[in-house]
Amino acid sequence: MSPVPPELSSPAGQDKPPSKQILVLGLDGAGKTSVLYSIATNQVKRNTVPTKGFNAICVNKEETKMEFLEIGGSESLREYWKMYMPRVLLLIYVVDSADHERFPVAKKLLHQLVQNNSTLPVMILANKQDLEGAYCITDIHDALALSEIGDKRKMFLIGTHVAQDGLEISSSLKDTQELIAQLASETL
Ligand SMILES: Nc1nc2c(ncn2[C@@H]2O[C@H](COP(=O)(O)OP(=O)(O)OP(=O)(O)O)[C@@H](O)[C@H]2O)c(=O)[nH]1
Ligand SMILES: [Mg+2]
Repeated sequence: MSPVPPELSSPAGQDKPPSKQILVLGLDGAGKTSVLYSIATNQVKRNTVPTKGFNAICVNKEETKMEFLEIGGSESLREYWKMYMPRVLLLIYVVDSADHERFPVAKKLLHQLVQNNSTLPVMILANKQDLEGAYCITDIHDALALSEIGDKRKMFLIGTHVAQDGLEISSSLKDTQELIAQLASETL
């Protein structure tokens, strides 16, 4: 794996600024790849393989071109997250709603990511709402201390789940898809 995808290593002489992206971050196993697949294809396929580097997907919806970039959430890849923050248009932060133990680390990393950008829109997906032990939205709001993240930015907290393979895309992910397209068209 090359740790740096091509967009960050523009060849000499090409000064075109890299395009802004929708970053999809969150701890390993939160469901980033699975969510992204549903949003991009309107089909459901729960992912089975951890992302070992980057996962870039381009989605065209009506007039809006959206470039999603997932960076894997394993510890060794988290150091790359901040490299992509300067040109991010929207941060989508995915958490596993049933992973109670790792909420403190998920919170810490989220706060670090947004601390220097008080107006960046943030969308938090409280994923795996289908699991029995899933925290509800209010608990997740508290566990991630979202009230401390700032009141100047647009912030969304949405409960989602990726349906099982072969089923229809969940309504929560449909709504998420619409909202992302709307935000991207407003912000671009
Ligand atoms: N029950 C349930 N399982 C899910 C859901 N979303 C994803 N999964 C499962 O959770 C595991 C991790 O999903 P991924 O999409 O690979 O997670 P990721 O955030 O991309 O993980 P990394 O790439 O390692 O950072 C897989 O076994 C998925 O099938 C969900 O909403 N509910
Ligand atoms: Mg992944």
